[in-house]
Amino acid sequence: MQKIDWRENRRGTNSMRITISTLSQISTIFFTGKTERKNGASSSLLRRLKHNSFLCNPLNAQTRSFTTTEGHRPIIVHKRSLDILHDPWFNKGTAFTMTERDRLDLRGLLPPNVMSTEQQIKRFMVDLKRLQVQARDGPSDPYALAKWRILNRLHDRNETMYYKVLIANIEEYAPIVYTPTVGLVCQNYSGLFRRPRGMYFSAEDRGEMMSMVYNWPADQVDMIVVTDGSRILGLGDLGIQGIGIAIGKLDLYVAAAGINPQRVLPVMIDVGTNNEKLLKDPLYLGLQKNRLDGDEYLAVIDEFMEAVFTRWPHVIVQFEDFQSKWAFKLLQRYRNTYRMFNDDVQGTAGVAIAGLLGAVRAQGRPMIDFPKQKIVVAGAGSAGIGVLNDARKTMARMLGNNESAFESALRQFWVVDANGLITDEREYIDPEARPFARKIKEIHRQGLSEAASLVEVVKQIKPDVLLGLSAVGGLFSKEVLEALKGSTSTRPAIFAMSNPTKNAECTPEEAFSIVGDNIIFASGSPFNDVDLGNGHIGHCNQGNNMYLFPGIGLGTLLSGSRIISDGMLQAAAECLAAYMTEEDVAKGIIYPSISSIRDITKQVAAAVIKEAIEEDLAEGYREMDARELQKLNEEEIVEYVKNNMWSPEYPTLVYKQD
Ligand SMILES: NC(=O)C1=CN([C@@H]2O[C@H](COP(=O)(O)OP(=O)(O)OC[C@H]3O[C@@H](n4cnc5c(N)ncnc54)[C@H](O)[C@@H]3O)[C@@H](O)[C@H]2O)C=CC1
Ligand SMILES: CC(=O)C(=O)O
Ligand SMILES: [Mg+2]
Repeated sequence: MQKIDWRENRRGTNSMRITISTLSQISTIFFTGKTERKNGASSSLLRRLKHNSFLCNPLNAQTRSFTTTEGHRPIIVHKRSLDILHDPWFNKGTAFTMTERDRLDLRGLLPPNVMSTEQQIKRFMVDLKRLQVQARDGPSDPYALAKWRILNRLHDRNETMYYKVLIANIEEYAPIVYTPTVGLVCQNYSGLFRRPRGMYFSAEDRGEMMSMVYNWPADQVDMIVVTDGSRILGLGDLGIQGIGIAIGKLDLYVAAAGINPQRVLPVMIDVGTNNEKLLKDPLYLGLQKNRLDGDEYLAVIDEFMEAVFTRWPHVIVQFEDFQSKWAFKLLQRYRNTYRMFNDDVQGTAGVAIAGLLGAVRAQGRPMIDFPKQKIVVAGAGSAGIGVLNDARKTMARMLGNNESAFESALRQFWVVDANGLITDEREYIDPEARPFARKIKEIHRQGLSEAASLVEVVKQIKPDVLLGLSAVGGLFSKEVLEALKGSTSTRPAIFAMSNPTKNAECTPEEAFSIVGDNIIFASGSPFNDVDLGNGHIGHCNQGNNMYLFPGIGLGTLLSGSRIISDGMLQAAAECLAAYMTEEDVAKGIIYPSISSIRDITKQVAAAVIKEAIEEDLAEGYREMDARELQKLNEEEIVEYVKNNMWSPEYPTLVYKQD
């Protein structure tokens, strides 16, 4: 039996640190039941430890830890020495205390000066900020990439510090780890690749995936973001290089939703690529053959799903950036069997609905007026159709939720794709887009015809909303924006949602300067607000699914729901819409600032859990079983979410032999 020396160190009101020294092996720790002070440990500390049943069972020692307060969980590790320094999950670099250096055989492997986290971050930021002045002035890809490299290197060596930097500066660095820079990273991935991150399953791995999943070191995985690289942002088929988008999305899961970084897994499914450049590139890291299709393709994805759900039955899988052709099919195929969702179809739809409702409020009208909005959508891919389906359902619900409401809602949309306005006269229409094809007679009455151009449609329809998910930069040209000046709305809304920045259908400067100061503007990638003069600001909202997917994932995880229902997704969207105050929307602010993403994600997760409980889908999570969940009121659900969000604090590490 080992002797343990407890020391309590209070920092602030709710933080407590326990140092365990002279400890080389722990198998079991038990309490005698005495509550008097022991070697410096107060009776309250002992009570809390008992309450949290600190029990290191050799069978589950790797994942089992005890919680004294949020963020201070001593962790049992099975490594020492350089292995710890090379493990980004546990590494603290120069912040290892002398006691820990002794305990983990780190003495002599680090410079002697022990740094605080704050000092570490200061030192790191000096390096990062050196690129600041130049990068701020405008789009300067080399600087953005250099920043990504610096951040990525930190990610590779010390995850806690990486997420501390990211969370504290989310507004500044989300555009680096996420859109737009992540697009550039994916385009250049072969050159940027240093250390692998995540897992790669290829068409060559058929029959092996069930065993391959055990190569991942974590016994618990909560979130997987998977892509097949076929449509990365609006950049097309980037093959294996698309892994960058899965990594970027998971960065937001950690930073915004507080998912423990040890329990996230980015996945690339390499079924080949149809990108000619990559097929010929000698440096390309993926399979250099054309994409699998049909049943062969499905067999690979099926095998992957079966493998990950066999090893981690409670995992949630987010499908990301699959070409539309597969996005809908895979969603239908898996959504009633697995805990999965498609972010581009479902996450984007929720964010767009929240923004569209915000735009109605910004006109000084009640949300219930939404079914009166005339909406022109440019782009009928996974994102555009996802938004259209959701907007139609939302209108139908407001109109009475019956069949005729569902039908009449269709009259509010005009959909333009690469071939122009979609009508029922068109020879081939994608089945997903078919319901939105306008009747040709009706369209003729509106002065339009099959394949009418976007500018003609805008001129004739005078829409309240012009929404772009086309991946065509500049599609909302001067002509189109001039036409929108004829809108019958008191406050026309422009959603230029395509990513990355260069694919935005227009910039906020173009929109405000051409259409007028009174518009509502949102873009998928971040732009600066526009100075309208006379002290007025044209607000540029970021209409991006990042406001919803982290909360959808976290809420699903903590509810323990086996599927992600339409109701849960709707609750997420409604929560986002309700987050904005009347004052905000009056100013044209329809989405929250990204700096509050952790708070909005917490609220969204709580809304998802509440809905899962109401739909009787919530099976619970860890000690919070279904019955306990049902007893929680709204505030308690929010508290429950908050208490389960990981924060980047260095835990105390305790070594135990395997
Ligand atoms: N802001 C956000 O949160 C999100 C933005 N997106 C962005 O949406 C864009 C589209 O994504 P997907 O729908 O998956 O792509 P997709 O490739 O499936 O669809 C693109 C659609 O745009 C249409 N299109 C092409 N040229 C056009 C033109 N000149 N005029 C009108 N339509 C045209 C195509 O016919 C197709 O229907 C991408 O740039 C992506 O980054 C996607 C998901 C979320
Ligand atoms: C934001 C996102 O998911 C996309 O552009 O695909
Ligand atoms: Mg996407």
